[in-house]
Amino acid sequence: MSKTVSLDKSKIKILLLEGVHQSALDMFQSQGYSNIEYHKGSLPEEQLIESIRDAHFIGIRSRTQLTESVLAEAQKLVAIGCFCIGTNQVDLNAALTRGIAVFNAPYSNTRSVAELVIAEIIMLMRGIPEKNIVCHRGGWMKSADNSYEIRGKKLGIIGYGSIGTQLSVMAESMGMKVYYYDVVTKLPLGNAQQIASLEELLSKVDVVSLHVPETASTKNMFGARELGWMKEGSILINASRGTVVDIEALAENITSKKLLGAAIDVFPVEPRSNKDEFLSPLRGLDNVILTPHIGGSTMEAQEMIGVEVSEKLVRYSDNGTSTMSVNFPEVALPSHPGKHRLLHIHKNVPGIMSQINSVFSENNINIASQFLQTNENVGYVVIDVDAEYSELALQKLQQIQGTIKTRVLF
Ligand SMILES: NC(=O)c1ccc[n+]([C@@H]2O[C@H](COP(=O)([O-])OP(=O)(O)OC[C@H]3O[C@@H](n4cnc5c(N)ncnc54)[C@H](O)[C@@H]3O)[C@@H](O)[C@H]2O)c1
Ligand SMILES: O=C(O)CC[C@@H](O)C(=O)O
Repeated sequence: MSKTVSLDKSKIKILLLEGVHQSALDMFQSQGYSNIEYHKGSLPEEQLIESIRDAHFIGIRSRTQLTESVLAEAQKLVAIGCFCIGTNQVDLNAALTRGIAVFNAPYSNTRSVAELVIAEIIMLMRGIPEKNIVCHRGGWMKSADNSYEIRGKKLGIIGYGSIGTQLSVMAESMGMKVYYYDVVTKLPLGNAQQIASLEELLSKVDVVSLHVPETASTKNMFGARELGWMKEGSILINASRGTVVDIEALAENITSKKLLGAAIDVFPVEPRSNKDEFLSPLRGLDNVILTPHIGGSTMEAQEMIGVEVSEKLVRYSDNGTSTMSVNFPEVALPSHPGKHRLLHIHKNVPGIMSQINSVFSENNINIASQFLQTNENVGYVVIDVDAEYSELALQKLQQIQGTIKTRVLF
């Protein structure tokens, strides 16, 4: 049962993992949040459970898995901040049904990923990874064999969202002809062209770049069959999620020289920290660029993400605004000077709103403002009242069947 007093900020525990940027710490501290537990890496599950038990907010990147069983231990958790774009590492539904809002930074590292992909296309089309290694070993591989300009070449983008479209514009400005495949009909930017079938796209283009999220439909979407559809001598780039590509099948296609090269930033299993060994069948293969999931890791992006996500968490903590949440009913709230704000998260079942409103009519409590938003499963109602009534109202609200979580702000 929640307390009927607004929690003192110094008692609100914020758990930050995976070395989120200093800008996030600065933001929390500037807003009066001093109880911050900070870790540079992700935590093993047992330690994660220990630390999340008394946390009110958690900030993670892509490595920490917030599964149903971990969230079941997080009884005090109010919100999760994913300091990245992807939210596949969080069981969003398990969070929702526990009244935990999830936020991310949907655009802050988009440009960083697109820039890296452009660089990789050029490097791979010139065979630079191999030539670089040869030079470092004292050799000399001066040759134009298998070296091409990107001008006039065909780029196939799979997933024409924020990153895919950014890449499309940049590639076209460098003279590439862009085609894309997406499950949704998308407005083509510039002269790009949507292709209805994945097979047709793959058989047409010189470079394939994947920019889909990790979902049930994208897990293992790129295996031996899809690699087989690609042109001889083409290139594959994956900076989306490691589960999207069958790495063993890719290694075979590189070894057999069917593909000219690949750049892979994300892997089915990634080391938990920089101290752990990276294991992959792609290690040691010619003309393969391997990067440690750093597509979005630039100083600019990480700083922006730190500010963006911490601001969303602070706003939700301080005033209840949930806009831009990825799993939660979105409510934009004004400030509430002189009033106490009651936040009630409940199962979206028939009759619950009338029970909530009865609390106020039956107890003669005037509602200064009321805001409501629901999604299929959960409702989020915010009610501002005079200070002297908030304790009674909150106690009554907590007794309503279907209540998931309550808070009071003042
Ligand atoms: N390597 C990195 O460091 C890094 C950085 C940022 C994002 N990412 C990954 O990139 C992904 C894409 O980011 P975004 O911001 O462009 O996302 P987005 O949601 O804007 O775009 C994703 C696109 O993929 C499409 N899509 C979904 N399922 C598909 C399918 N089965 N086949 C074809 N298209 C499909 C969607 O319709 C959408 O247009 C993120 O979800 C994240 O996992 C990786
Ligand atoms: O910073 C990370 O760990 C993840 C980066 C990227 O994959 C994202 O989803 O934004």
